[in-house]
Amino acid sequence: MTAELIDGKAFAANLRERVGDHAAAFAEKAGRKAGLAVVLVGADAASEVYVRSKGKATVAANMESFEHRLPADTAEEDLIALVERLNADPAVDGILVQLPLPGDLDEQAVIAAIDPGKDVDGFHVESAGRLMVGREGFVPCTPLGCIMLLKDRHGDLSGMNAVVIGRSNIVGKPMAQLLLDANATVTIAHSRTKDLPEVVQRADIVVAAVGRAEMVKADWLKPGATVIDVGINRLAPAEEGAKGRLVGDVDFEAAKEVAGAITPVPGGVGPMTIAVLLRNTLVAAHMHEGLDPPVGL
Ligand SMILES: Nc1nc2c(c(=O)[nH]1)N[C@@H](CN(C=O)c1ccc(C(=O)N[C@@H](CCC(=O)O)C(=O)O)cc1)CN2
Repeated sequence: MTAELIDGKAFAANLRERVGDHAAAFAEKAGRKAGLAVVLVGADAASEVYVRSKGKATVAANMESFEHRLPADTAEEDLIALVERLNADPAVDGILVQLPLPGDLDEQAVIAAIDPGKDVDGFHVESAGRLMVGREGFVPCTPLGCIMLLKDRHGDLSGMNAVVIGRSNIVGKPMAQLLLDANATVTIAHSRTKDLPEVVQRADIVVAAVGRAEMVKADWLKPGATVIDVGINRLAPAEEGAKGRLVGDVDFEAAKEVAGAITPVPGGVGPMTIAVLLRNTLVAAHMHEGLDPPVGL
């Protein structure tokens, strides 16, 4: 069988358009645009691309983009001082510090400085805690994007067996919680999991978020399973000067012959991250103006 492709790129484009419409309505009502501040420290090439894409997508969605670029040798206290200025700025609804941070900068300390009401990345411990206990709060963009794709495909995830491979704070753990909230039966697998292929074999839903190129093999999958590939790994280029091919954590070519549905890389989960970020920023803006958040986003 050949799996159905889950087109995250198209889903994300549609979400961005709907956010843009709601953002235009917000600007009318509030007399200002919603604003997103993105902080980039250093010059990591991939981060540069993501930050540029976020800025463009924000403006295209009728919101204000504020970009702050700092040198790689920025002191932690200076970075935190910038975050605090953004916390106090009424034009800024969402604050995002692009990760990874260079050098010895302590990501947790920097994220902790963000006002939880502007934590549109959902990385603050308060946001993590709120997700864990089922209270309203910002949910990290990538896992929220994944659950949107899963609900779009399956509707009800109740009773499905889901395996999340990877236990990071920004993808694996929140992903598992979202699946649990959707009444799936959830297993979190990781580097110490014994007999990973056997664990994956039981899953109706597999979310791969390990950061290892093509690690999940086709013969691990239950036929018909839905596979969400969060990995973005660049293979070494075949020739000098060329760009290496981008692959996920799943051996896509073989897996698509076994799975029922699968996200490609690129064009699957990745584009959802920025679309959900815009959605979270617009929700934050509504909260800051005392308005009800838009329905159905
Ligand atoms: N503060 C944050 N830092 C990082 C996050 C995040 O959500 N918040 N996530 C990633 C990077 N990221 C956004 O920041 C991101 C990654 C990938 C994509 C994407 O659309 N990928 C494309 C492929 C792009 C390419 O060709 O390289 C795809 O999968 O189709 C968007 C955003 C780490 N840091």
